[in-house]
Amino acid sequence: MIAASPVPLRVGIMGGTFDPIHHGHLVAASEVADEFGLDEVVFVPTGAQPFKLDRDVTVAEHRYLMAVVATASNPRFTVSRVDIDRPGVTYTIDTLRDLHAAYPGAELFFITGADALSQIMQWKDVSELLKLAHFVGVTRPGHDLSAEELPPGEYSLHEIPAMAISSTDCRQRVIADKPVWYLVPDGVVQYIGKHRLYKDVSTITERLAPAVGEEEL
Ligand SMILES: Nc1ncnc2c1ncn2[C@@H]1O[C@H](COP(=O)(O)OP(=O)(O)OP(=O)(O)O)[C@@H](O)[C@H]1O
Ligand SMILES: O=C(O)c1ccc[n+]([C@@H]2O[C@H](COP(=O)([O-])O)[C@@H](O)[C@H]2O)c1
Repeated sequence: MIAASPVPLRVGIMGGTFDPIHHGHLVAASEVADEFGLDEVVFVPTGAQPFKLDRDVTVAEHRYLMAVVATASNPRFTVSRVDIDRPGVTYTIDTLRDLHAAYPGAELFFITGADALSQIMQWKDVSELLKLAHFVGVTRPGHDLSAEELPPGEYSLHEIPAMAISSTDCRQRVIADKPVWYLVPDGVVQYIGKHRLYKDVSTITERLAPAVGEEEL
C-alpha cells in the first residue's frame, strides 16, 4: 500500500516596511488567506528595503513589535524576524529562501499590493523569485492592478475590499496630531503613543542607507 503523502502547508507571506502596520495590510492578508486556503500568514517586516534606502524609517524593533501587536489576536497570523535579523539590504529572494528553510515542503504565497506588484520585475533575481513562491497581487485604491510584465501562471490577481490607508498617511496624521484610530489596530495606536513614534524623530528613526563608505551594499 502506498502511504498518502502529507498535504503541504500553505503559507502566505506578507512582506512590508510596516511603518506602521495598518488595516490595509491586515485585510489584504486575511482576504488572500481566505481565497487561497492558507494555513498561516507570516508578516515579515523588512530590514533595509532597497527602494527605500534614502528614507528615514522607524527602527526595525518598533516596526516588528507593532506587527506582533497587530496580529496577536489572529491564530493564523505570525510575525517573522528573518528580514530584520539579516544584515545588509533586504531582498525578497533571501526572505523566500529563509522561509522555505523554516517551513520545509510548504507552498509559499507572497502577498503584495498593486503598487509593489508593478515593480516586481525590478526586484533582485526575479526569475528565481517567481519559482520560490506564487505571487498574489491585491487591489489597492489609487493603483492599477496589473502584472502584464510577469509570466502568466506565476501570479494571481485578487480584488479585496478597498482600504484607502497608507503608512505615509498614518505617519503624517500622528505628526499633525490627527487621530489614527480605526486606521491601525487599537494596540498599534497605543504603541505609537507610548513610544512617541513619528514625533520624536531624532531618536526613533534610522536612515536605511548607510553613510558612504560605512557599509558595502
Ligand atoms: N491599503 C492597502 N491595500 C492593499 N495593499 C496594501 C495597502 N497598504 C499597503 N499594501 C501592501 O502591503 C505591502 C506593504 O506595504 P507598506 O508597508 O509599504 O505600506 P504602505 O502603506 O505602502 O507604506 P508607505 O506609505 O510608507 O509607502 C505592500 O505590498 C503594499 O502594496
Ligand atoms: O527583493 C527586492 O529586490 C525587493 C525590492 C523592493 C521591495 N521588496 C519587498 O516588497 C515588499 C513590500 O515592500 P514595501 O517597502 O513597499 O512595504 C517587502 O517585502 C520588500 O522586502 C523586495
